[in-house]
Amino acid sequence: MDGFSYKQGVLHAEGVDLESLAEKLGTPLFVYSTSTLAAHLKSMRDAFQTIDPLICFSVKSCSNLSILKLLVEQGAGLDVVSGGEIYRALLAGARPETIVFAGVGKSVQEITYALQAGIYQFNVESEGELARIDAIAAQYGCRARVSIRINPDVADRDTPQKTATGGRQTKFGIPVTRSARLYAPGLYGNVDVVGIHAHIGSPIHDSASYLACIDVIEKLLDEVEQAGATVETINIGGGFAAIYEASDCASMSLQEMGRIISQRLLGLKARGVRFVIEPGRSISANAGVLLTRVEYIKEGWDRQIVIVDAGMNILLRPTLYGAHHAMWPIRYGHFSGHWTHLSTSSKSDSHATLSPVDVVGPICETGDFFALSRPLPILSERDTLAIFSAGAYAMSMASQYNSKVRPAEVLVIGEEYRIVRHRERFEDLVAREMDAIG
Ligand SMILES: Cc1ncc(COP(=O)(O)O)c(C=O)c1O
Ligand SMILES: N[C@H](CCC[C@H](N)C(=O)O)C(=O)O
Repeated sequence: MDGFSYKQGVLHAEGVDLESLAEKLGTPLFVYSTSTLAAHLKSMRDAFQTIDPLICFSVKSCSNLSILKLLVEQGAGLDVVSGGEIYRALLAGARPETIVFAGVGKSVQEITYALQAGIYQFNVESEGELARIDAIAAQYGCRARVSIRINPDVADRDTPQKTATGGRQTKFGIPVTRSARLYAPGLYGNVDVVGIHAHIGSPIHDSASYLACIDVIEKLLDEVEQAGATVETINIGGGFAAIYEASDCASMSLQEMGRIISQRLLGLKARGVRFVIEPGRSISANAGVLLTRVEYIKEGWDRQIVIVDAGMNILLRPTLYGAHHAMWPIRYGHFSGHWTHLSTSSKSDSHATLSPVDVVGPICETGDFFALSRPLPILSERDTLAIFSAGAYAMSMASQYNSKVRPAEVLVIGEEYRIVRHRERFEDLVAREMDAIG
């Protein structure tokens, strides 16, 4: 459960009234809940407690410095995919030996930066990358610790095609059948190949695909150990699901997933390996909402179109993946309760008050929508909507397309809040171009 509930008709983040907050700080606005972030990290730790993994929060899901700092202070390591994310991780106070670095296209500059920072491990995605890391490590007289990201050819049935990464048709990892020989001791002068990494995509709603992937990992482990190599770490990636709509509450719980996966991995723990997991959305998605105000409501040919002040530049997921995000006005009658109880409560209020609308943004793209034909209570101009589950892959994927400034981010702690990223200004849009116009 997360920290976003209605109290007498007004949505609150923990103890903060979001109607007043939106009034004060303006919209669009991201609001995150500290207690939810901390509780989700703890649930992750509890779910996997028997194997005690290093939990590396996936920075790309939510990269705000204050949020990273909060998670690092609560004991999280970080999973990064770029030099920029390493920079963020270090600023947030992460210890280098808790940082793992994935990504199919690591540049010379990024590898050099990671080596100089002394990160824990590179999750290597190609033989070319291995050779490149080896050469750079030799140049700087250091050693690199590497996990091979295998492509296990495991495709989760329910993961959307664009976010499935474990199948053979995707660009990710090294085919497992080509991986074993990379563990041969002494193959590289300055690289120690010490780990097996896999990440099969996200979101993944039950344990079956993880178990299929672990079967592949175990076979590889057997093969490389028989050939005389030592494997120190096994990293099963992230992908654990979040709640995007009430029906997701019925999916396998994180506790259950963790228990089943850990039980399967326990046998490998006895072989002396340490585990790593890389959760992103399962920690951050439900820890954030996006508040957006209705600018206009217009009658289309055959439907009502609600135009809000946030667009696909701020929350790309519906456009890019057809992703579903629950949304609801932040003031709703006298309703009290968690947002996942809303649809039921509205039916019992009066079904007739719901009417299907398209909720769209101001960006000049047909694909700029948050919901099509979505039944919502009757809205008026200047109403504010909360778009739920917007703590992951929302602000971190936001852009300035159409020269729109990116919104502010606020972190709520109990009855208090802090602005943890200021709303951009027009000057921010052009700052890197000004010197060229003289
Ligand atoms: C290598 C890797 N690890 C972890 C994650 C985190 O996935 P999720 O946010 O679904 O947990 C991703 C997804 O972006 C990833 O590519
Ligand atoms: N890179 C991730 C998927 C990111 C999807 C994210 N951008 C979203 O909005 O859902 C993965 O490999 O599983």
